Amino acid sequence: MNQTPSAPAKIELSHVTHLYLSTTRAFMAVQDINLRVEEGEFICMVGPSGCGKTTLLSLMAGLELPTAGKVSIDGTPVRGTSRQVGYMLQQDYLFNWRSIEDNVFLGLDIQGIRSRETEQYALHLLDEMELSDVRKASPMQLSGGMRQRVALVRTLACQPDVLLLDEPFSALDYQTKLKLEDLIFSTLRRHKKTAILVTHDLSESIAMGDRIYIFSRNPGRVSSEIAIPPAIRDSLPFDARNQDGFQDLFHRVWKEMEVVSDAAKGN
Ligand SMILES: Nc1ncnc2c1ncn2[C@@H]1O[C@H](COP(=O)(O)OP(=O)(O)OP(=O)(O)O)[C@@H](O)[C@H]1O
Repeated sequence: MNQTPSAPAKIELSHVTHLYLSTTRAFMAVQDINLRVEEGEFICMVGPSGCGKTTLLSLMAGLELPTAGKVSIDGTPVRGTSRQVGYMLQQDYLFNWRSIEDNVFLGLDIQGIRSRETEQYALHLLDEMELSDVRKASPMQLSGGMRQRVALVRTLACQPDVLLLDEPFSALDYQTKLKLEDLIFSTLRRHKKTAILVTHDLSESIAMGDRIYIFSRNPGRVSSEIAIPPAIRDSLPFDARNQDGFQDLFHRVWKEMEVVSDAAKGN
């Protein structure tokens, strides 16, 4: 967020359209998407199912290349996956036959960056995420919330600048989810990461984001963009929900979601 407007954005999508091609059809998942994310920003993406949120994360991660338009990170076009971008999914993909720390070190092995120094950093992150006591345990012995924290440590251990989070809290019970939102929010702020969170939980998007992009579908397009005021933005997500203006914002996002959902049904 310390960039001048002329500096390249951390992430920029410029006129991005993406078609999925099969032998029988071409399906336009997203069309003419323009968005700009500054360094250190926490952006939330919401919209009806199928509006292309995961497609956009895949494009930012370099897992897909856009059919048209440009995806750039730090002004450089994304041409494939890179260590600079970490991607965390709803499912934690931990291996039950490896200990917690070995699951975390596996990320370093895959990236080819395992060293004494990177291992120490990973252990430090486990400590920050209150997981030091279980580092020798199996993932089978951990709760869903603990497993998601391990998955985040595994992602952060590779020291990406950009974190893509695809509904990481959706499989958790409500209380665990609220606690984890605070922990992840403060960890990403402390480490000055740029983050994009896809969520279906409107209250979560207001509580966690600096800005929210709302998408419509068929094909996916940016419908609106909402900036979160400082009092809410700078509070931990749990406290943000009690700030003045939170309910008004919730109603605004809710209404906009109704508009895009109705449009998608053809109402
Ligand atoms: N590999 C693929 N091949 C063909 N169509 C796809 C593929 N992946 C996604 N789609 C289609 O593209 C559209 C956008 O999908 P995407 O998963 O990006 O949406 P989403 O907003 O993340 O949905 P949800 O909120 O349900 O996770 C959907 O209509 C989906 O069916």
